[in-house]
Amino acid sequence: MNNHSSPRAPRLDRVMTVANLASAGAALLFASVLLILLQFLSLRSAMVEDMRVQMRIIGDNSTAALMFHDRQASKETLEALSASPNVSAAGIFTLSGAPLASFARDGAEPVAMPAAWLIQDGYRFGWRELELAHRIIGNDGPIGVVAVRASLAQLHARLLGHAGLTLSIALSAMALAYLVVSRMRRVVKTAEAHLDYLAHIDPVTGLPNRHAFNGRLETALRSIDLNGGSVGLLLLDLDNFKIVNDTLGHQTGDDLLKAAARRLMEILRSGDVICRIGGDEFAIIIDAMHAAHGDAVAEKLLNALATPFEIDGHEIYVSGSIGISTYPEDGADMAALTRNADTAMYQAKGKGKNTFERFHPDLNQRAQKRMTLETNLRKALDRGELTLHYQPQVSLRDGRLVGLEALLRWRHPELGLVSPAEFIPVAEESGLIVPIGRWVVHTACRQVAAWRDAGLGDVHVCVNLSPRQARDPHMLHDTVMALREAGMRPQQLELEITETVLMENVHANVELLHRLQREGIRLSIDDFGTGYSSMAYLKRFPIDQVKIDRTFVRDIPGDGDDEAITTAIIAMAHSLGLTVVAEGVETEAQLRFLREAGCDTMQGYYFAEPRPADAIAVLLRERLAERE
Ligand SMILES: Nc1nc2c(ncn2[C@@H]2O[C@@H]3COP(=O)(O)O[C@H]4[C@@H](O)[C@H](n5cnc6c(=O)[nH]c(N)nc65)O[C@@H]4COP(=O)(O)O[C@H]3[C@H]2O)c(=O)[nH]1
Repeated sequence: MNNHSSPRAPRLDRVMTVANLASAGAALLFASVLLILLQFLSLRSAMVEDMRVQMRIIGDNSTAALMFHDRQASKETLEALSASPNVSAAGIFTLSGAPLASFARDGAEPVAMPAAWLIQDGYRFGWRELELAHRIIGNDGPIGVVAVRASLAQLHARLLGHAGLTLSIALSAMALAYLVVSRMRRVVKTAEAHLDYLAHIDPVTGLPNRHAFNGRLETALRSIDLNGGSVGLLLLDLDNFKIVNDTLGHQTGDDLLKAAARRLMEILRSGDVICRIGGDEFAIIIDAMHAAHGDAVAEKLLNALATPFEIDGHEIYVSGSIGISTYPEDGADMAALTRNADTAMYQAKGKGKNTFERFHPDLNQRAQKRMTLETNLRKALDRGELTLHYQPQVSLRDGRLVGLEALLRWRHPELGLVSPAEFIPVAEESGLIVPIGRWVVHTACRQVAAWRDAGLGDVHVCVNLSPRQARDPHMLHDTVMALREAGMRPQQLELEITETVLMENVHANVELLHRLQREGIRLSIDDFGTGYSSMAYLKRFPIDQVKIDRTFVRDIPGDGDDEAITTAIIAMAHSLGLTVVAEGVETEAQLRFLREAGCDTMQGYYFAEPRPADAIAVLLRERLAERE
């Protein structure tokens, strides 16, 4: 199984670091050169200034010697310059250019009378030497010239020293900067790697997350576009994971996910990729070679989950529902491929979970049909296409009508009568069930009030509550308002919640049911035996009644298992102080069996199918007559 990240393009940060260091180095070099130049200029002017001072002193001291052509005195004055190590030669000349005295260090050429321009400018720099000239002024004006030639060797040596120092400081600064930048880069790289990990890896399972999945799938599809072949996408959703999370806590939920991910990873091949793309959803990309074997892989994945998980001392059973789509056959791009695998996965869930489904275009047609239903359902309430039918519930002790279940009916002008089994799931998924459910409660309550006002007596009505309605924060208030408006006792209303809905969010539902119970509304569990079926859980909910699902009633008497289950449910419910209704009773034999098993109430075609309100009025009138 391949879960490593793909090789990345040359990292921008490396290029940036080199660029930063190079520009810092260039700036430092430029500054150093500038500094050396300044040093050179300042050394030069200091040298000129120093020599000029000395020449002025020589000149001042030589005035008398020049006037009296005293060569000896001039020579002695001149020799004072020998103390200056830069001076290689010097001379004193009369204005006519005749030398009066001269001085030259060993091997140095004596100076000649300077040219007029040099006397004018005062000095001239050569490569190795500095030549200077200074006019000697007597009482009546210039009387002679001092000329000096100074070596620049010492200036150059000092400059070299300065330059060396400046450059070594610059180089040390660069080295320090390099060290700091390298260290920073290492820190940034570690932080980057961590961020990268967080951005691509799911922290619970250690698998690539949805973000990484998109990248992997895109790469896989691109490779198919270039090289041909096919790629398989499997979306796996853990069935009932939410129940584990809600009942055993999030830590156990996380541990379960981790263990499930490990098992799934173990059975996949090295070229396959598995990612966790949602709470309890995994995506598996099967490489081109194995795409055709998607079904086999799906079976292997389901088998891997079949053995119960041992977590924190709990034995947990989970199954999976898998949808498969193949590229390029089932979708031209990533979005279509994923959407179709998702459609197939929902189909697998609808088929009863723990199974897989391959995508086929029919599924899309079904999705299309669903869309049409949804569009029409949105208008159904306003157009008055919804009505309620009521199915009587009868006491098994004396055969008297004890209540009615309100059941929705939708008659569409073109689609005809649409079964609730078909449109309720659509209403649920689209959220339309919230306004529709509100309408059902209000209509049922108003109908009960209408029967009462017509003198047909008080009646007890049951209304179905869907998962979405249970989560609606206004549901309780709406229901209480409906009861008040109708002037009904809260005990006349019973809300039916399926086991599956209850288990979907145990904590929130326990709270909701307690609040409903505090209002006096009765509660019953619908379709009991088809979901989590645990009496232990039942104890946690403040319910009044259990409704045995009609699938158990269907084959009794005769089917030993169903007989045993039905009898056990009735006995256990009674032991918890709950009454029991059996639904779907169609025959005399079923009725007899249920009565003997101690069941309290029955509902089914044997007594009456769901009927419109006016047909129910007839039954209520008969009930009144029987009483009298
Ligand atoms: N085979 C057989 N079936 C019988 C018999 N007696 C009654 N039934 C049918 O069993 C279903 C009982 O309703 P349910 O289990 O709550 O199941 C209901 C309920 O889950 C949902 N539903 C119906 N009305 C509403 C509603 O107002 N709100 C919500 N949330 N769901 C509703 O739609 C489901 C189907 O409703 P219906 O088609 O009316 O189907 C009804 C009823 O017509 C019988 O003897 N044999």
